[in-house]
Amino acid sequence: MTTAALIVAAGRGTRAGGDCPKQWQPLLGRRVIDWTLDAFLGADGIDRILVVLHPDDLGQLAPHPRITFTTGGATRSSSVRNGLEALASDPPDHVLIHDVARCCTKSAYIAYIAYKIANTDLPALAPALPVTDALWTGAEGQVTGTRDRTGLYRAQTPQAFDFKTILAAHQAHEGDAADDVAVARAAGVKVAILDGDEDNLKITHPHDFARAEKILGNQMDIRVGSGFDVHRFGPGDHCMLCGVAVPHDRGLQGHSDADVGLHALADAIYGGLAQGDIGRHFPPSDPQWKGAESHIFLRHAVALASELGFKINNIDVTLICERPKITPHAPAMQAALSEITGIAPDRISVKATTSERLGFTGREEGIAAQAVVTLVKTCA
Ligand SMILES: Nc1ccn([C@@H]2O[C@H](COP(=O)(O)OP(=O)(O)OP(=O)(O)O)[C@@H](O)[C@H]2O)c(=O)n1
Ligand SMILES: C[C@](O)(CO)[C@H](O)COP(=O)(O)O
Repeated sequence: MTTAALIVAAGRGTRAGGDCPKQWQPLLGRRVIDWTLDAFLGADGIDRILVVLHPDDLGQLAPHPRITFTTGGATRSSSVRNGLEALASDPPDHVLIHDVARCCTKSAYIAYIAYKIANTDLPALAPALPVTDALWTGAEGQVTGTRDRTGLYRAQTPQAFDFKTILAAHQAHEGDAADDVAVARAAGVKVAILDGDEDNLKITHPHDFARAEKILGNQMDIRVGSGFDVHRFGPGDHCMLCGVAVPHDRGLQGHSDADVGLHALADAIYGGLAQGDIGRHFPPSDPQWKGAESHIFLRHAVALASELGFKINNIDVTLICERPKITPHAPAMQAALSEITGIAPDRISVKATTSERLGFTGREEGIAAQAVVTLVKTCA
């Protein structure tokens, strides 16, 4: 059994306003579409993802091994149909059709719907919430009547279908439709209702961005980690600092290459993850780490963060010394940290201070470093 996700993202988002269609607008530091895709990438039971894009937007998404793209049409229905026809060259058994604008959908919820469609004889099922508010008709700011809400539902996506059934229904359908349940029903297909999720909102109007931020913000695990390290000076002609060999009339001493900046940073990551410190993962008593290049430790900490589901949001390292002067080397250090961690340079800060000739750093007996990182995990 295979299940594909078809995410329609070819709309222009006219009601949401803004400088670009809503799926490309920022939401908590990422684009709306990135939240939607991450939810599907993290959902069990989804084998592959097809994103339907407007022809003007092709190239806006980086290639991904589990994601393919096709172009949409002038209406939502035509975009879905294009997507279904693109999937038909290697047809899945089931398909979940979803609006990109529903970016708060949780991975666990997607997995639940994928499980339901794969384990039922029904050709279609879709989430919805019963209408709980009173219903009125209105005109020119006045209530003109009331309506019975019994049996009324607010439809959501992802809507799940037997693939061949929904493909045939779309191919037989003329014109637009509110959703794929409407297309399926027009073809005589029975659709079961699943419990919807109040947080599964669709960004439609400008105020929906703030609502989505609130929902996603509550789903996030945000950690701050701090690290501190010191190495003493000894003989040598350079110091390794934040991955860069900085010429100096002395070197730093240590079991490894004594890169005090990388050590503080690795410890900040381990600290944020509550995973001990560098000494726990790379014991100084273990001879294999003698003289080791410290990027090995930092790469390990970064990989551990990723394994535990965290993204490193930003890094701030402070080196504390009188000499060597750090500022001329700070751009190279920022680039080295970016290469080692895979984080964009504009999220990495390397700065330095003296200790006003006070203490061991002031007496030039050694260099100290402190680092702060933020780690973010979306809890789906
Ligand atoms: N021609 C279209 C129109 C809509 N959609 C997608 O269908 C979903 C639901 O549509 P809606 O919320 O109405 O999005 P827009 O059409 O972008 O918004 P608007 O109607 O405000 O322009 C969105 O994910 C949208 O990208 C699409 O793929 N192709
Ligand atoms: C499919 C849908 O999300 C179900 O609620 C909705 O109908 C699509 O949005 P639109 O605003 O009607 O285009």
